[in-house]
Amino acid sequence: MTHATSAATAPSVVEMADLVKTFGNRRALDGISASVAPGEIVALLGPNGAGKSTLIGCLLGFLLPSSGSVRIFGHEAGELPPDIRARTGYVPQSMNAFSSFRVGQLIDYLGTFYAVPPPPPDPALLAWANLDMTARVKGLSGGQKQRLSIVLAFRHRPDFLVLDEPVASLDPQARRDFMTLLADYCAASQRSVLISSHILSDLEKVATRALFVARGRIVHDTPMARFRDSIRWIVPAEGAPALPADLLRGCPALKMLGGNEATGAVLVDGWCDSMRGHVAEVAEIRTPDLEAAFLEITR
Ligand SMILES: Nc1ncnc2c1ncn2[C@@H]1O[C@H](COP(=O)(O)OP(=O)(O)OP(=O)(O)O)[C@@H](O)[C@H]1O
Repeated sequence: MTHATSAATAPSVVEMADLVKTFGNRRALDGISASVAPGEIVALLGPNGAGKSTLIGCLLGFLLPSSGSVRIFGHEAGELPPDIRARTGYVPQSMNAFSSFRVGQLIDYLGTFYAVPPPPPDPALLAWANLDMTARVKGLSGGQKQRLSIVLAFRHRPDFLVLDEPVASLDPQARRDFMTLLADYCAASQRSVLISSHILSDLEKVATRALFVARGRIVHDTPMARFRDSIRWIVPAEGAPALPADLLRGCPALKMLGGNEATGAVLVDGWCDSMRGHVAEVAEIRTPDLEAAFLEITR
């Protein structure tokens, strides 16, 4: 499938507006507004209990929002028509169903549920999964089940994929190769992905955007290109115990994302190298990786 319009002008694949989900008196999602554009690989990042799986449940229509809305390809997530549902794919955290099937049987069987029978699984993905088609699902290891669930989700070449911790059980080589396959899959046809994972070094390589979630809210939403260019640690220089109070006021474009009381360092967004002269005397500029920024932003 091709799209003539660019990601900047094309309609959103996903649109979430002031999404709230409560369980009893627990507010798991507390007003989430975000979108996913065609071609984006969005990393959904947050500590345990932040609300990632709840958000994914609302997206896929497993959970009914308490208020607000989620639209996928312009349709309310809980009421997707079959042709729109067929454009989405999902890799769950774990796969416990269909345990008596053999791998090949299951791939064929699930193919019969589509209105238009899907093509056979992509040979490159099958080679990556390296599964014995005659093995029973219940006899697969955790990582092999995860590989199978990825093969099944990609089977019908969906335009929008939701991956909930898809690589937690994969070995490092399989994870690395999968991330390359995922990036190629999206780049080829402007397909979109929302991927939740705690392995941030993987996401750093393929994500085009990062959504940081904490306590049911989006605490930061940034394209990865901006993350690389403009999120920096400003660390007090040797011998300078703290940054001058007016430092950030001198660079009004800077937004403070966090700080380390012990070292006096601050994490900022909006950095550009022309500011270097302003702080050179008192501070050193360091580039954080995604994990370091995550720890600070979701604290
Ligand atoms: N069915 C439920 N009933 C009650 N509370 C729930 C339910 N599902 C989730 N919660 C609560 O909602 C909050 C968000 O949970 P959620 O599973 O979405 O977090 P998460 O970010 O996916 O966490 P993890 O990284 O551990 O998978 C948590 O406080 C959790 O206890």
